[in-house]
Amino acid sequence: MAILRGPGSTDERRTLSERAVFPETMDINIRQLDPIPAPRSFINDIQLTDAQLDVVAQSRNRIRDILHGRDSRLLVIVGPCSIHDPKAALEYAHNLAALRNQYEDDLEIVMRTYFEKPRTTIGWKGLINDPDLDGTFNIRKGMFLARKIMSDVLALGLPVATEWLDPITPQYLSDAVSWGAIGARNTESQVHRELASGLSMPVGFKNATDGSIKPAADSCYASSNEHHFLSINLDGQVIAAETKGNADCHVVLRGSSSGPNYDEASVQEALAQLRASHAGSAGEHGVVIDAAHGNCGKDEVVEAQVIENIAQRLAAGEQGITGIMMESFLVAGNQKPAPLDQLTYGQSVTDRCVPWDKTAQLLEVLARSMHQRNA
Ligand SMILES: O=C[C@H](O)[C@H](O)COP(=O)(O)O
Ligand SMILES: C=C(OP(=O)(O)O)C(=O)O
Repeated sequence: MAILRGPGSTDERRTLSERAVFPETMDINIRQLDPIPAPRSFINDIQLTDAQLDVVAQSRNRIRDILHGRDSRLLVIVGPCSIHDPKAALEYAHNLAALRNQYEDDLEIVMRTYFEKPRTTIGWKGLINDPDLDGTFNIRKGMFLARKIMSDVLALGLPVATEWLDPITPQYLSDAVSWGAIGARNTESQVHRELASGLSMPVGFKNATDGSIKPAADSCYASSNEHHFLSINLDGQVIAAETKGNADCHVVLRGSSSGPNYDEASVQEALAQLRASHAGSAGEHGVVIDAAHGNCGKDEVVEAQVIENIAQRLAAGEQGITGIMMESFLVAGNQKPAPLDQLTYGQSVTDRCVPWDKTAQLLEVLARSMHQRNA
């Protein structure tokens, strides 16, 4: 009779074959393995309507057109650094949806709905990982909330963008997403390149945290090719995935610890590197600039100045910038993560954000600049 003991135990009654079935050489540092339902269960529970799927499909196409130079508008990815409160996220989405409609001739506005946070060392890793912000790590609840929030935002006619961090998460959410990012800390990761090669939406690779562009440019090329790798399907079975390659990968300039890279010379330098590295064809037409992170030293006042600077350059006719990213929420600044009842409503629990009123002004400035450039 098999004696079911946890890995690492030394039960002398176990036979050799039982040792092979429950090898004590495995799972030594695992405390718990807690099953959660497969992606299909979440997709069935929170089904996207035809109207929501149309928002995703149409927005992806518009973004592709912008990235490939067939649409002269500006892609604008704007929203909180991370979402921690569904109510505040939806209030923000209501505000933004109105401006998306108002500026649709000049801007393709997509809301940042970021649920996975890559940390430099340790810290709160986002709503999916710890939705109650209290260290209880209810990932099942977090995944449900993430999908629900995306669905609610889409119901307003507002498309969503997110960072893909865990390679399994896209199976739960990707039908809802119009633009994906691979962050600076993962931009050289083969796993993320493989993932991007099979994703159904355009994907932006950030420059690396040290400022180097080449890893991101190489990623665009690598992800435009087919790949074969291990993954899971919608029923949670382990599968060997075979991808076609993603023709819509591009570089996002986000600055670095040694300074910004949003100026014209840096953009031209990045474009030259993209051409030299045979980056994905989306990269030939331009870059997206993230005004947050290393481009503003995580200071939202500077972030707004960066957007104003780029808007002036766009109005003056500068080419090579296809999109812009901004971290913005209802309230300025940030606060330490804590359970919801201890937090200031509408304020970021990760990086500092531009407040809503300033965001609205900046979107108007960007729309005017694009109008002028394209007139
Ligand atoms: O976008 C958010 C942060 O910049 C990113 O998660 C890293 O944050 P950290 O350096 O505080 O860990
Ligand atoms: C973590 C982010 O960015 P980066 O990878 O550029 O640090 C982000 O955009 O939330």
